[in-house]
Amino acid sequence: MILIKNLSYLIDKDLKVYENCDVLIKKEEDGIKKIVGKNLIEKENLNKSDLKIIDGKNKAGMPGLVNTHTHIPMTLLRGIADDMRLEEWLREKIWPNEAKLTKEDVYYGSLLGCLEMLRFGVTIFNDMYFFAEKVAEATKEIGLRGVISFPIIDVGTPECENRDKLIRMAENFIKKYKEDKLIKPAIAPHAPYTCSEETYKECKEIADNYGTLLHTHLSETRYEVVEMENKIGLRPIEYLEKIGVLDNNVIAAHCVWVTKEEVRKLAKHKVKVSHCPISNMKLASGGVMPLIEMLNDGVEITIGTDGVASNNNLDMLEEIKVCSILHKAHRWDATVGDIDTVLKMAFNSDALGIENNDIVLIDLTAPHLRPIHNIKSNIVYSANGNDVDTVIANGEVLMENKRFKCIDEKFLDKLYEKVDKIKEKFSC
Ligand SMILES: CSC[C@H]1O[C@@H](n2cnc3c(O)ncnc32)[C@H](O)[C@@H]1O
Ligand SMILES: [Zn+2]
Repeated sequence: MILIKNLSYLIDKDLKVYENCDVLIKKEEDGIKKIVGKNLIEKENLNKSDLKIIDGKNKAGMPGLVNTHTHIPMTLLRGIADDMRLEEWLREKIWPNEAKLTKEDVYYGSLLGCLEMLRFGVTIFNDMYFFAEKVAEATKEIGLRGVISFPIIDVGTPECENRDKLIRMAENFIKKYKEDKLIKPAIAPHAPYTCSEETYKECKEIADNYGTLLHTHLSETRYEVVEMENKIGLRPIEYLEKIGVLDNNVIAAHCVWVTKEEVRKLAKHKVKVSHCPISNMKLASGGVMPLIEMLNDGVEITIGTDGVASNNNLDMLEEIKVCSILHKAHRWDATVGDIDTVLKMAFNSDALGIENNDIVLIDLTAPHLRPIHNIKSNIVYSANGNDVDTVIANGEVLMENKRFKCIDEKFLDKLYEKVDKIKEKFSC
């Protein structure tokens, strides 16, 4: 059992704030149980020798951050191609370099990405990348929870060039991880411009049969939308609706270039949207995801960093601040993207079908986090990922006082050496 004693502030999933409390975390057969209260040792009659006690003084606790769209192994490509728009970035830089990736590379890139997320308080994520088994392996080693999607592209991936075979591999991947405690397998047709109607329909059938999510990129750039309108007379969301893919098991990343009519379609089919503001701005996807319209129509919106090659980190605290101020600037309205709205989006793991029972502690002993008029304000507008001090995920202490507990820290130097070696094969 873990006891956080004298926690200065606790923000719960419903964004209620408690002050000066203890939090008891128990890992039981049927899940994680949490008790919040004062003097829990006495009240719960706890034996100190059964407890891992964490000092909560000058710390703020909150649920684990949830990154709902990323490509974790792209840590390997950090800084390889900046200041380019999506189409050239993908075709000229990213895909040629990704073609050189081996499954071993993906494993090390995933370890690096999982440690980066853990360092920044992300405990649950939704990923799409080649060699998904390696992403899953690294995730389990670090102890995070993730929806790991097996990706499909019609022309093949570095893992396999044959689309039919990829679809069979995706099904086997789902079967392998279906009962896993930390990994939820899923399927990911990459985007409407890389996957045919047949591919989307087959992926949807697999997602329905196995009860998994279908993760895809959607309406990210104006170019994507215009190209599709020119080719088939439909916009990407209209097209996916027409072929029967839009549904409540779909998680769609980006959804930037979306009309009001399309927002209604997303709401009608209960599609979950992963909003990636930094990636969209950096790749100059143009436009801004219509947050207000989506919220007004009841679309479930979450937040993602996208991959490190377009962000260029996995810092979800940075992402929520940017999300908030982007929408204020865009709408000339300071009330948009308010603190509670962005925090709810960042803690939302329900969209992934995972319960967020994790706790992240922020160290409040830093000049930029004092004084504290409103703890939620300090977290959204003043803090960043480096302020994360301790992470308790799935009932385990994975990081304490900024030190990783899930690995022998001596391994970090080896990991950095490994990724420096992998880096040599890429060309800028
Ligand atoms: C099929 S594995 C994932 C695939 O997606 C590429 N990717 C990364 N970021 C984006 C983005 O913003 N839009 C579209 N595709 C993206 C990644 O490099 C992999 O090739
Ligand atoms: Zn992406």
